[in-house]
This record gives sequence, C-alpha cells and structure tokens, in this order.
Amino acid sequence: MAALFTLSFSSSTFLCPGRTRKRLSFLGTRTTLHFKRPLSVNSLLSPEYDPPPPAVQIFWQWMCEEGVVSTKSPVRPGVFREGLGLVALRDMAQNEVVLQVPRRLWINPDTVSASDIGNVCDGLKPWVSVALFLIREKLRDDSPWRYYIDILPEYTNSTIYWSEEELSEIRGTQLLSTTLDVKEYVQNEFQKVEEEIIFPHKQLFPSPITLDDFLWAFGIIRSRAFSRLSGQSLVLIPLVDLINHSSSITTEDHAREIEGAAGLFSWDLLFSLQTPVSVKAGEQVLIQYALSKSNTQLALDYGFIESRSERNAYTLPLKISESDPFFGDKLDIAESNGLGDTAYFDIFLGRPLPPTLLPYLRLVALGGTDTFLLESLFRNSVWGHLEFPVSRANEELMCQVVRNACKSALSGYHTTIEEVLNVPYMQ
Ligand SMILES: C[S@@+](CC[C@H](N)C(=O)[O-])C[C@H]1O[C@@H](n2cnc3c(N)ncnc32)[C@H](O)[C@@H]1O
Repeated sequence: MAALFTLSFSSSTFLCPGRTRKRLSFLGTRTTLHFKRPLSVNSLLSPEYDPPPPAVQIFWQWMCEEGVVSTKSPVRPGVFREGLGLVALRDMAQNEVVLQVPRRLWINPDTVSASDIGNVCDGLKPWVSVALFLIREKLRDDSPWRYYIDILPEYTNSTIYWSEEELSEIRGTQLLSTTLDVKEYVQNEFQKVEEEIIFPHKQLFPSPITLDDFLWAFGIIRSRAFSRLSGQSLVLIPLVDLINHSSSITTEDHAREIEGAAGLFSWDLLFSLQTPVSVKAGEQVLIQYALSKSNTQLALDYGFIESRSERNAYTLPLKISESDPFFGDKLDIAESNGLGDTAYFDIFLGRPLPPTLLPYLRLVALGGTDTFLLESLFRNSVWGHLEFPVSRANEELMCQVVRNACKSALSGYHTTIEEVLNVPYMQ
C-alpha cells in the first residue's frame, strides 16, 4: 500500500523546496472538492486519495518555509472522499505526534487583536471577530495568510449552505428548524457588525462585505476551529485543520498545547496533533471530532452524518410558562437544579431518557393540590420527590404535553409514517 501511494504521487511534490516564495494569486474556489448535495453518509475510512491541487502544494511549501513541516514530516495532504485530508507517509503508532504548529500561525481572537482591525474588534464575540478577520484577509491582495485562505473550501455540505429546494427535502425535521434558526442568528449578527464595525470603519474594510461572506466565515469556523485548548475560546490551526473525522475512533484525545521549538531560533507554544490510533503508511490519519454531537449537530457543523443510531437524537424543548401562577417558584427550583425556564433534552433512540427530563416535566406540569410541593418548606427535597410520580393527574398532564409535542413535530413532515415505511429502502 505504501509503495503504491509513493508511486502514484509525484515524489517531489511535498519535498521542502528552496526559500524562494512565489506570490500567489487567488486560485479560485475548491468546488471540485465540495459538491452541493444532500447529506450522505460517507464511508469513513477512505484509503484511496489523489494528489492535492496546486494551491495545496503552495500552502505546503509555505508551511515548509515557516519550519512547520519538513521532509521528515510523517504526513502530507491528500485528496480523499472527505475533501482534503492528511495521509501517513510511514506507519505511525498510537499517540505519535502528527504535526506541531506554533502559535504565531494560529488564528484566534488574539490574532485579530494584534491585527489592523484589532482596535475595532475588541469586545466582539470571539467568532465574530475571527470571521471578520478571515473575510478581510480573503479580500486583501497582500494577505500574509493568502496561502492558507486559498485552500479553504467555499462551502461544506452543512445545511446552512443548502438551497431552498434542497432544504425542502428535510421539511418537518428538527435539522431544518435548527438550520433556519442558525441562519437567522448569523444574519442578525451580520447586521449588527455591519452597523457597528464595518460601515463606521470603511478605511479598514475597503471592499464590500456581504452576508454570504459572513456565512462562509461562520461555516469555516464551525467546521474547522478547535476549542479545547486551555484558555482558548476558538482557534484555527492551519494544516492541522485538514484532519478528517472517523466514527470508529472513540476518543477525542488528540490535541496538546506544549512549549517547544518553533523555528530555528525561537521558542513558542505549539499546537500538537497526535494520532489517536495507530495508522499504516498510505492510510489517512483521522480523529474523532465530537462524541457527544447528534447527527443534527454534525450535519450543521460539518455537513456529514453517521449511520450509527447513537447519533440520532431529538431535542425536546420544555418551558415553564411565564403565565403559570407558580412561575417564580418553579423557576427557582429548576435553577437550583442546574436548569432554567427553558430546558433542552436530547432524546436518543434506544437510550434511557436524560435523568433530569422527567423531574423537570413533572415540575412544569405541577398544579392543583400538588403545588404544596412548591412551598419553601420542601425547597431542598422537592427535586427528590419529582424523581417519582407525584400524582395521577400530574403524570397524565405530562403525557399529554409530550403527546402534543410529538403530534405537532410530526405534523411538520410532508409525508406520513406509512408513506415513509413504504419507501423501498425502508422495508
Ligand atoms: C476540519 S475540516 C477537514 C478538512 C476538509 N476535508 C477540507 O477539505 O478542508 C472538516 C470538513 O471536512 C469534511 N469531513 C471531515 N470528516 C468527514 C467525514 N468523515 N465524512 C465526510 N466529510 C468529512 C467535512 O466537509 C467537514 O466540514
């Protein structure tokens, strides 16, 4: 396998060249890598790959010149079914270091603060400031980040980029309503940032910035940013962010932040990527993006889903109505148990209900003579009581609430259960 891959690659493609740096023109979009199509469940191990396009080779040269990679690096980029990815050049043991990228090449709110737009971006939400930075660098001819920006996709298969026609295929699903909520959120954030930052500082943003630009940056951050480093809210790590996801990897432990050599004479923080499993030469190095994300979240964030039923969740939102005469007491009890006036419960097929769901539901439905439990005398013990049925009336009301929620959710679909079950592949 390794020999085959070595042969199919131009052997000099990923050798570090001399130090002459070519100024790149913008190489266009990577539409060949990211088709706009409905969600597919991809095979997650993809041994076949193609050599990467010129923009990626130039990006690699830049990484060589920055001292991030060398001829000794154990990986190089390749094109896989998941888009760009990292291929192992030799057998690698579990926990072996794949790449180390120094802090000066990270893009996070600190990078924005230190840039020309730092003064006007301080105080913005971290993702909004990084989004503005990415867009500005993309629009600049002389961006120092040009080689990185050139290899970023124009879009992923995330539902935030689906056309209306494509979205109509998922009518009735929670994925559709969440997608529309997310798009509305991004639009509102864009309007705010336009009024407060972009329009008043035209000299810093000479090229027009559109909602589509902002949605692009949002999608880039959602699909590529790491957020688990100490003290970092979000950070883009060029090159490391070429790593793709595998459902068969069951640990999220693949990143470290360490002090180390960051060039010939410099010392810096390094983002260190380690392979969570052993990999053979010629195979793709993969990680687990997020064990706890449902298929809805995977579809929104990355544009893929998994076939495992453990990822199939329905989020049941419950709310203590403000018109409830006992709103204050109920809210107090919910808050003392880590919940609020609205709570979201992820229900997974074939798994027990979230432990706080039934007590919260009983609390929401509590009324009539059962409200004695809301008295301050019971404040410390009430949650324990709510873990068991309180009364027949309370249980019946809870069931009614859930039945109504299910009916209303199902009524959003344009097909009946019978019609779905009659589709050949469902039989
Ligand atoms: C962190 S980036 C990885 C690099 C990316 N493949 C590229 O071409 O730039 C995450 C994106 O890679 C793709 N991806 C990663 N793992 C995948 C998988 N298992 N199946 C399908 N697409 C995947 C998705 O488009 C996702 O949004």
